[in-house]
Amino acid sequence: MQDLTTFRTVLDPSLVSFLGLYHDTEGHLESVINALARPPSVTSLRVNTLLCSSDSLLKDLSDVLSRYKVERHQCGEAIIRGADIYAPGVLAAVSGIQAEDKVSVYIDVDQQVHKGLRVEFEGRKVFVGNGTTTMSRSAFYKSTGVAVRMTEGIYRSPPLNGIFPEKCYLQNIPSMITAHYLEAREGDRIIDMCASPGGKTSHIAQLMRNNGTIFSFDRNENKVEVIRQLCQRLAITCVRAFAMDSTKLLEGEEQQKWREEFDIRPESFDRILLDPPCSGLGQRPRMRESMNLVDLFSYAPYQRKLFHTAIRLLKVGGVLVYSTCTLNPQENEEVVRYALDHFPVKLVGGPQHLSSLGSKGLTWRVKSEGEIEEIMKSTRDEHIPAPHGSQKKRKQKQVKIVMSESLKEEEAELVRRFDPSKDDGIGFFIAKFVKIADMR
Ligand SMILES: C[S@@+](CC[C@H](N)C(=O)[O-])C[C@H]1O[C@@H](n2cnc3c(N)ncnc32)[C@H](O)[C@@H]1O
Repeated sequence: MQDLTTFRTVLDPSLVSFLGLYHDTEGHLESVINALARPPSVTSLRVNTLLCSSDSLLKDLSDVLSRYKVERHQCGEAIIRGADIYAPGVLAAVSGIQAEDKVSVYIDVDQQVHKGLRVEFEGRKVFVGNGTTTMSRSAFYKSTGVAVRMTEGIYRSPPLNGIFPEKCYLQNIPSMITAHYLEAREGDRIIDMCASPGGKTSHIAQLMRNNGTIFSFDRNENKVEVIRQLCQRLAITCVRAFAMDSTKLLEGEEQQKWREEFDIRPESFDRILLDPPCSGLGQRPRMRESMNLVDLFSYAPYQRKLFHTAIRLLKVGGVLVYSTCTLNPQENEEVVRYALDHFPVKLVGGPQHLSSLGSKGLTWRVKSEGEIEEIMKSTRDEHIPAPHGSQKKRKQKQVKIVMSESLKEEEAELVRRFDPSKDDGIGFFIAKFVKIADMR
């Protein structure tokens, strides 16, 4: 049986070196990387307060999930633990396993294992816990029932997708906090710039009691259909979802009629949420991350572009909330720095009752050019693996590392950073701005 503390997320070494530039404290980055390999110890559900109360949902959940621990917390989320491994999910097991044997369970991170393998798998694998088998090896491939009852698992949450689909929504806590940061009021006109699958859009709709208008955009029609279906399921009627490239909301003659019909004008929205595509480095559990520096560096320019359109659409005095689920300071504090330096905005804190959640943003010492040069050297001329299924090897592009200035101490106090190694949740970042002048 393996020790539960021995696994960690596998990251490209150049990524580790780059993130290390921002993490001064000895061992901090290491503990973040370790935390990423484990799921948070709580699973949270958001109650759909348009259709039920948290007390009634809690009662329903307690009845259905009687073998799990279900708790009410201040925002009404349910906390649930426990889960076993079903036979169809077992890909390989060494010969001779019988019922009631003690086993260690691994994930095949590169999806290379052949189903039915009888010897120990030699490829890359990540340990996820220990358990006891309920059947012999031969039954694994015939049964649909529980094959391994986990005794020391990190995956101890039951599958919650689809449970009371109208009454609740599976969502992590920092995402729930993001919608609260917007402090939407009934009657507001709001834009969610990057909205699919609709988790935050639907939460904002709940918080404004389904009264007002939320324009929810995403890039393609399929993704937008997901938002519409979610809203329908949760009985939300104040959302207008459209397939749009949000960087172009204010561009193009051909969209002029649409803009007029829905009154999409600069300086006209009360609240805007910008939850853009990001490198997702805060998501957990994450066994392996194949991204390299070139991939990592591609996000921030796009986020800044989206920010530009968002801020033009916001009215003076309006609120813009920016959020990501990544640890990368380039996509977090540096986007905030960019916004403060280029647009008429000021940073403000979130609602008082949430101010103790998360911690302040990073302020970092810009390292010497020599240290930065070292990291660049290690990524140059390096060949990186081909994307899955492709025969070709991609040549690593040269990467230019530019560390922009960090936030001032008082600015860092206003943004919220959720650290997987401290907060027992996903890595996340939230900043809230108020627009202070017209941009026309
Ligand atoms: C982080 S996800 C949004 C999650 C969503 N806010 C939620 O809480 O459910 C980012 C989304 O941005 C969308 N996206 C990317 N580029 C976009 C663009 N130019 N315009 C609109 N949506 C875009 C992606 O398709 C993706 O669904």
